[in-house]
Amino acid sequence: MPAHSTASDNPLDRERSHLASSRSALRSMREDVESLDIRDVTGNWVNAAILAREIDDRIKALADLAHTPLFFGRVDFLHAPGADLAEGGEGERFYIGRRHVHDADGDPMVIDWRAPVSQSFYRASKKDPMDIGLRRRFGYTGGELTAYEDEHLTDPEETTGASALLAAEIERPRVGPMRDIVATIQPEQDEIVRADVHGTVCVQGAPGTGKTAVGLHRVAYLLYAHRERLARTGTLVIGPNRSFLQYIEQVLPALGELDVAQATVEELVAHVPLRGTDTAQAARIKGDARMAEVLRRAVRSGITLPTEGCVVVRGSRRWRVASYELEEIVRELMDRDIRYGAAQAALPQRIAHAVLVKMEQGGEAPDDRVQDAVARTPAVKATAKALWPPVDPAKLVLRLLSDAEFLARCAEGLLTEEEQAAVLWPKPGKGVRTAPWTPADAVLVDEARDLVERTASLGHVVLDEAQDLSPMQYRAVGRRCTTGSATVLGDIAQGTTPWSTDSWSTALHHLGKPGSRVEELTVGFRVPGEVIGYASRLLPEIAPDLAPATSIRTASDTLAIRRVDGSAAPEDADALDAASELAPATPPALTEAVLAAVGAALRNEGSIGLIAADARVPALGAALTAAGLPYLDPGTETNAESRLTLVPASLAKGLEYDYVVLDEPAAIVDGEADLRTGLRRLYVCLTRAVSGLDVLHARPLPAALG
Ligand SMILES: Nc1ncnc2c1ncn2[C@@H]1O[C@H](COP(=O)(O)OP(=O)(O)OP(=O)(O)O)[C@@H](O)[C@H]1O
Repeated sequence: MPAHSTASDNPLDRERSHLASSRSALRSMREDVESLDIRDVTGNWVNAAILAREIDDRIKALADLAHTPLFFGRVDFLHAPGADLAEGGEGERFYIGRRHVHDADGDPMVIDWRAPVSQSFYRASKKDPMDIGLRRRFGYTGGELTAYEDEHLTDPEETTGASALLAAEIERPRVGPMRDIVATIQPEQDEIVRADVHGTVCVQGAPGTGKTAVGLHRVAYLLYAHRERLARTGTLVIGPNRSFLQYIEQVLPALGELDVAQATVEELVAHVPLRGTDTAQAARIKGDARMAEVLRRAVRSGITLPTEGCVVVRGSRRWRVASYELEEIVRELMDRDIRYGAAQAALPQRIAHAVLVKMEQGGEAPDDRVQDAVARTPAVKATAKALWPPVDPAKLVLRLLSDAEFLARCAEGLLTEEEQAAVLWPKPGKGVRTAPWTPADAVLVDEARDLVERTASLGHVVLDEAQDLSPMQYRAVGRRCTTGSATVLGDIAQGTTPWSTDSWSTALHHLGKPGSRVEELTVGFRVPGEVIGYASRLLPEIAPDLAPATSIRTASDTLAIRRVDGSAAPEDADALDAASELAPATPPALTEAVLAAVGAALRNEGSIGLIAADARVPALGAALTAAGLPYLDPGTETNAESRLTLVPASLAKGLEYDYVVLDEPAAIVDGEADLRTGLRRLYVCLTRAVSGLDVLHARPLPAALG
């Protein structure tokens, strides 16, 4: 593309003119697709319908979204890429954007951010300029190109500080769902986004280092680089709960990817209706990897060695497979590494084959059809069923959790008596539909199902907030990507389940991807330096091996910690639940101060999160309503009119707000079963704010924060 193509000397004008011509080229591309006449090329209506849908999708993909910049960057190569940096090679200029746009001659006007040539836009540095003379980033205001920022990577004189456009992008007030970060992916993030599809990558990263953003962009990248393969095998993003998934669900569609499934782990294993809850101890044992062996034994517990032979009558002759021969067949199937159900299906054929051999020895010449017919005879079917009975996974787990004697047999040498007692349901389950299934039980059923029949594997799975999974849950996720790969994202310091992982190598082992590479992201984008510094004081107690995150933003006055005095008379007693009745009562002055802080925060632009211990939420909700401050639940998207969300601490993970008002930290810590988990929960809550955090407390703060 020629470097000088317009009359104006003002670079901004020239860039605007390229934007205008790219837009009109995009329009032409769209019109071309719209005018396609498919009548001649489709032989039948099925083809026509499929093609029409594809064309429809393509038209949608080519829509010019007024508020999404068509390109956000530009790179000027010193030489033509691929010309082996030859002396005199002509440099080329590329505009980088969300999608590919070409002109009438097919020459590129905008390059997709995922194309190989775009990689240098993200990765080039002064140290390694990657043959780039100029990198330009564009700033937009309401769809208008209004600014640009240049870096001359090969100019030793030029010094560049932090990018103002990047800071502005991060601080741009947010309402609505999570945004994409294509324009500002950082080099260490890009390494993960573009990592090879065959490898599993695990990312440990402090709050706000972009793990979720990186995981989602990685899916978009992989779909671009391996479209056919992944369209066939499927991709899945797993998040901790529905409100989190709702928050992130727009990112991939905004990047043009509409076909990525999203689910929670609970939804993946939803084979039985959940009716019960476990104690922490029971859940921990049920989530322990030893349960996999307990279940393997349970599934195979019905296999019986024969005591008598099997007799097949064909015409006037009788054929007998002796009991020792049947035993050989059963033992051989038991030793083979195949699913229980596959072996069950193979057994009648094996018995029939033994009959066939005898027929041949007896002078007959049976063919394959005879073997099938023999396999279907009642005698063979009955023998096979007795030796290798069918297993219904849910019924099997129901029995395991209801029948102490059966559990003892399967768990011998694996679980102690005390552990077995903890695992059993208080009352035996009567039927699959009515049993007191807990979330951890559903994972067991999933494991049992997989022992019977192999779970289908996807091409790629992104597992977010992975630190909270139990070993059995890792296994459930792992079997959904046995033939594919995974991106595992998490933060050990944010683990808040009784079974949360302390080591990524253990987690990867349970996932079935041992030895995968573990990367660490340490630069925080969300949380201002002052705030992350304060929250990091908890790290020695909650994750001593982790280094504190740094922040790319160092603004001051982002953190306020205020003690509220007041009499400890309980407020609205109806709103207090049993747990909080045991805790010190909350002075009304605290609630008043919180309402005032929320009111002040609302005077800023952007979203506001009021985060509080779950037990405090009803009282605070009532107080907000009484004060005429409408609020949303975390699962509901904020908008320009409703910018305030009341967030129970248990749902804060993964979410973020421009301004956070944090109510009574001590109550958040008390809401968890033990101090370390409580402090971890508080760490999550302290790290949700982009522009300002206001902490209000009446009770003493945890020692590290005091
Ligand atoms: N390169 C980037 N450019 C601009 N914004 C970024 C970049 N990386 C991350 N962000 C922003 O920082 C915020 C935090 O990112 P994200 O939620 O992905 O972090 P996280 O590591 O998953 O955090 P948590 O551990 O709290 O779940 C988001 O608003 C995201 O858009």
